Amino acid sequence: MALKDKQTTKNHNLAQSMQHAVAGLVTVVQMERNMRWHLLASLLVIGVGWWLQLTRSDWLWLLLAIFMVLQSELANTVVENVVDLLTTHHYVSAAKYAKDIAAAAVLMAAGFAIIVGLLILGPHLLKLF
Ligand SMILES: Nc1ncnc2c1ncn2[C@@H]1O[C@H](COP(=O)(O)OP(=O)(O)OP(=O)(O)O)[C@@H](O)[C@H]1O
Repeated sequence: MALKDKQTTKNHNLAQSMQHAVAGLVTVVQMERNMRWHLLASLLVIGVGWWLQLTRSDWLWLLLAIFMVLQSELANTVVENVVDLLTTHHYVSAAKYAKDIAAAAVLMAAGFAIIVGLLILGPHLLKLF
């Protein structure tokens, strides 16, 4: 992806740092299909939680689970990009380990999110049927 911003020096102020952080978020959403799925699932869960009028502690668990998934996907994308930069897409065993382990971190976070979602939303939803 061609970027207009070719800065390689340190950021000069907080506003510039924030601008690059937001650009990173936009980039990961544009580049990573899995991130778009995570965001869609997160919005769905937040919508259901709002509809069910969850308690504050329920929200804390749900938001923790959501942010863990999003954070691990961000870290996974960092690993993928650094590995691609270093290997220039040639097969390297350490590259495979790094990418697979980073993907495992996302899997762990997603598993945690599913458990939290079932524990918190499950009883509410069961009552409706
Ligand atoms: N340079 C490499 N050397 C060895 N194996 C690699 C290399 N690049 C990728 N792989 C293997 O291919 C898999 C897919 O790599 P790829 O970079 O396409 O990830 P991805 O499809 O973007 O991952 P995700 O599904 O998390 O978005 C990795 O999990 C790894 O097992």
